[in-house]
Amino acid sequence: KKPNNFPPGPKWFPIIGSAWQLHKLQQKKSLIVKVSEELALKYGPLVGVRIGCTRIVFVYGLRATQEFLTRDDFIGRPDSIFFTSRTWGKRRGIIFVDSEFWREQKQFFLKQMSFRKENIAYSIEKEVKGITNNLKKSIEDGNGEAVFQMGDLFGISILNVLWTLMVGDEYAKDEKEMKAIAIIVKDLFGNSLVVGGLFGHFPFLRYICPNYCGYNEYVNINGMLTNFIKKTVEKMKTNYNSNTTRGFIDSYLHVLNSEEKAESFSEDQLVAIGLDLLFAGYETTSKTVSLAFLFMLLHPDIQKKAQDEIDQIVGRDRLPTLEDRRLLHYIEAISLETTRLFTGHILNSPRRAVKDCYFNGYFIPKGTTLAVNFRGVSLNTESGWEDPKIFNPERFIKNGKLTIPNNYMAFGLGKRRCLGESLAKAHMFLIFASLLQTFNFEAIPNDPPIAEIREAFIPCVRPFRGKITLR
Ligand code: HEM
Repeated sequence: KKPNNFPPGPKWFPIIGSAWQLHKLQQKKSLIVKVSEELALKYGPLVGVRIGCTRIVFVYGLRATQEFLTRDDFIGRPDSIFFTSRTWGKRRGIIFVDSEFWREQKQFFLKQMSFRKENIAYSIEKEVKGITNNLKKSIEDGNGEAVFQMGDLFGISILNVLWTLMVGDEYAKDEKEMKAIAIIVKDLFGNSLVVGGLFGHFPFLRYICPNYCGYNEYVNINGMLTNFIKKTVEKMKTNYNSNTTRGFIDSYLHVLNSEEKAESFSEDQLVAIGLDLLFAGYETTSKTVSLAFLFMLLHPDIQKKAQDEIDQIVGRDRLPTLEDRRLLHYIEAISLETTRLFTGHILNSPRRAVKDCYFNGYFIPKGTTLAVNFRGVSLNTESGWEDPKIFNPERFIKNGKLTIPNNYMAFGLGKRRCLGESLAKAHMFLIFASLLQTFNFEAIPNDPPIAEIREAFIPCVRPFRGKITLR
């Protein structure tokens, strides 16, 4: 039954709730972000629905989103078998846990990231150098030009950086294995729905039709990834040395081997953190980077402006480094603008109300799931963006200086803000700066990329090719 004063929305029917109306709308609008936007236009910034046994509130618009993301009342994560079936029936990892358990684990991870800042910078620089050299070689072999599927250029290097963060630089990475992981993570996204998958809302479906409702595939894909990470942890344990820290796995093993470790630390939890990093860090970063290059193909003037900035500040005699980030404002603005447009196409930040509370005058009972429709924040004039659908890095430059306005929230806000933000931004920066310093990127005549971003769990564009030449 709908609680009194719950946010307005489509009618709730017994058992299915509003699932039928959402399904009908989805047939019309095709995607859940558009469905939720249409509902917001009809009912307001908070829309209350029920899917199966889950009460869900969609949050839309700048003011409501800012309040939602930063209020401690909404700091929990939904608890359904969608989130537990990936980790042996228990809530594990960082993304889908909450309370003290989440706080301890997130804090530990962030501390390790900050200790390992230099190693991370080194590994990003090494990967970007690798891409640059490979491209140079392909251009040489291709008599001065190379044509590439742009989406395939960066994935493995992004995965390598995430993996190096876990295992360290000395650990030999098997390229075949990395490619296999990339495919598994991609499948995982193809199979995921942000607020919890069909079987998450109707748990009994996994007994009746485990294939149809996506349960079997979801559990299998997660199982492949967790097995891979588990095997790696086992391998690293065989030559573990308490005086050496190769990567995050060793830092975590140090804690597991210490007397005074908190209860939230366990080997399962270590594996689940690895799963979260691949899940949250890989497709997001690689899709954003390829989107930025799509914009470079479509806007040669912006590409030229970025190259001029690099020439002026770094020159051509040395490769850019992360130190240059403070001065390359236009490159940084390209990254901000791309992430704004990217997240503008997702429903994200699934949260759970941790106590009964009021939001925008409506009653939100403890346990309700809430999620943000980022279209309402990033792609809306009412949220303060002029021509929001146009790619325009200049919007982040005021009086020649990089300026990040309050309505930019591509990495979330508050305590549950993205844990990989600095890593993703550093990585994106160095890829743009290094590649634009060395190469020109052009659209293929008669086969230009299509700028339409497809909304999905992770937004994407149609695969596109680019012609690459030396500058
Ligand atoms: C362009 C790249 C990325 C974008 C746009 C992005 C965006 C986001 C957003 C919007 C959230 C949700 C915050 C919330 O619930 O309010 C999030 C959470 C998270 N992200 Fe990212 N992210 C990116 C890259 C990464 C990377 C590289 C990593 C890992 C190294 C990562 C790890 C995480 C984790 C673990 C969380 C959950 C944090 C928590 O629940 O406390 N992300 N990210």
